[in-house]
Amino acid sequence: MPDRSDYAIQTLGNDTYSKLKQSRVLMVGAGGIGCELLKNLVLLGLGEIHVVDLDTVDLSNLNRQFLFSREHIKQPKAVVAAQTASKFNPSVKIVPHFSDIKNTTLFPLNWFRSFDVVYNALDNKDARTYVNRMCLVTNTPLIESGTAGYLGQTQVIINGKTECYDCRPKPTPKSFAVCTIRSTPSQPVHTVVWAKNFLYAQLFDVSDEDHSDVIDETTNEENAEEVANLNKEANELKELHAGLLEDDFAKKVFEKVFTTDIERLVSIDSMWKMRKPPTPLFYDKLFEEITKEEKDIKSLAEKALKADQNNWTIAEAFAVYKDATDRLQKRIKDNDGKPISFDKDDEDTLDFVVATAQLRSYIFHIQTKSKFAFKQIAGNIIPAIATTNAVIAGLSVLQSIKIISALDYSDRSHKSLDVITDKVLNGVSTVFLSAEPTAVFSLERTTSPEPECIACSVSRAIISIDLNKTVLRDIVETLLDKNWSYSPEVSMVTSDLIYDPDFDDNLDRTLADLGVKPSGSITVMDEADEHDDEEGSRANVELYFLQADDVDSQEILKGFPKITFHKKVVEKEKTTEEQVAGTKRKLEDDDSGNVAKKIKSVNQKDDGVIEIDLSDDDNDGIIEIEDDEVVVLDD
Ligand SMILES: Nc1ncnc2c1ncn2[C@@H]1O[C@H](COP(=O)(O)OP(=O)(O)OP(=O)(O)O)[C@@H](O)[C@H]1O
Ligand SMILES: [Zn+2]
Repeated sequence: MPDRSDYAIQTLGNDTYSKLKQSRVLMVGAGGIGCELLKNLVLLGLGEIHVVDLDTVDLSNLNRQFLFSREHIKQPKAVVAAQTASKFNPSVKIVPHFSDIKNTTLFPLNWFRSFDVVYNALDNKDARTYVNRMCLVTNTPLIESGTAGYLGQTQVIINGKTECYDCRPKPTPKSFAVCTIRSTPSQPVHTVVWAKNFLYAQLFDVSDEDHSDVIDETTNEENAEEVANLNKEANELKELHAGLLEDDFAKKVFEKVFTTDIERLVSIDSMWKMRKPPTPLFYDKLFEEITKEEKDIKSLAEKALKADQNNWTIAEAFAVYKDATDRLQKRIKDNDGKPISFDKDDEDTLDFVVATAQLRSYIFHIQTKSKFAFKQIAGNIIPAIATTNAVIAGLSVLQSIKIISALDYSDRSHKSLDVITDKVLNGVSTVFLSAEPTAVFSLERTTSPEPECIACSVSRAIISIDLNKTVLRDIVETLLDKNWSYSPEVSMVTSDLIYDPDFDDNLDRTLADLGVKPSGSITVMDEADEHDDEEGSRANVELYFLQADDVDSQEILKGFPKITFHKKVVEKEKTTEEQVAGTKRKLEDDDSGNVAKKIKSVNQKDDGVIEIDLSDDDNDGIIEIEDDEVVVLDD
């Protein structure tokens, strides 16, 4: 009887297939790409697959994350994905982990080191950067992938051989000038940023004080007054927040932000010479109008919420505002005043943000949008396309087969990447998927690490010693000075500075006492210009530590092999072309809210301003790139 592996063996050959069967791989993220990827890996017949995801199944996942169904809502994604996928091929061992990948207690360095390949199926920059670094530290090949709408890409990352996730700068999240948000909103997105990052954050999520990531609060002469005003208004909101549990809370907030603040703005004549002044709204008047028509607020709100594809009238937006505020108030009251963070999938928070953004749109004569459309903006949602995820997951697996077939499985503890030769690398490419009819796929050869990359430019070592017995002096004198011929001119940091030539107080403290945990690291920064026969400063070295009991730590440090020290790169100014190339290449995908856009054309004008024509018409505008920051100027 034919075996299920026959076809795979025929296509891949015995050698590769047997390596796949022995492989131990890690998949981070069990969402849209993750579900597709896990299915592929299981059907391929890999040996052992670890799946990490920190989230639970949400109703909105079910349209594309096909390993989940209705009965799994609220259950850990990693666990359910493992259960469902193991039925496809019971011979594969799947180990789920319901946790954040950044948890170093659950996932220490030697755990990362135990995998042959890691697959990223994540949705945010932070976790991607972390896994990228762990893979560089532990010499583990990483297959990095991402999708946004119809766009997608997959990339093979090999420490020291290819560029890494951080080699090319990612586009800076789009931020908005404070005056646009506070005083002169002109697009629906401006009212949403105000409603979500300013109003909502100040009223219900006081823990979330930092709205600076989207509202650009850098002060200069022109906006100093605006920033001061914004802060003053925020303080007034804080005072209102103190009355959060009182009955007239909704009325007081409304009268401040939609009446008094607007009247104050209108009174600044100079602002409205070229623009139509905003129109304040009045709580009592609206309340009276609605109730006079014999409608109660709650049923009007319910009616509006059912019609989430329609633009609400002022009265409907008012009713939803009142209703959502009541709901949030009640939840906070029931929860001993615990703040509630905004989440696009939390209807109470979403309704408040949509209603207040709608009301502000009416006030500033901006075209209003439906709840559905506002939700996309507030959650920075680009529709996820199941097929894009499937194609990218398929390509990721194809790339990884080439890497696995080159790995040396005779000595898996050694983890040398020397076997990934140029010949192997020539066979893999970074693949881009686009919606262009002429070039659905485009391939790019892997390139060498970028010498200035913050992740690639450092050298690293993993040292197993007894953290409770080794003192900082052992590192400075035995490892750095005697063994690696550093001069005394070094600084060392963990999350704090622990040593520099003028600060030697910690020399006799143990590493454990200095807060270095197993899998933790110390960064060594060279301040000298030369070493023995080397010229120039060495680039930073990250020393990672694993706890080893009963070892002679001194002996280990004395004999620890000399690593390859990179040279410190003197920062060179990037040409605008390089910046544009960096900007153009990567998909934006991070959680701080970017929308992937395709660039139609790039034009540099005489004054250095670069005009980028984006395929998304709503967002056409002038983008100026200065100091690596992308600034979107008004259309
Ligand atoms: N630090 C992390 N550790 C573990 N898993 C993570 C981490 N960050 C993100 N993830 C997981 O990565 C997956 C990414 O999947 P996907 O892009 O499909 O997002 P989603 O949250 O499932 O869907 P959507 O954002 O579209 O509602 C999610 O399941 C998310 O929980
Ligand atoms: Zn890099």
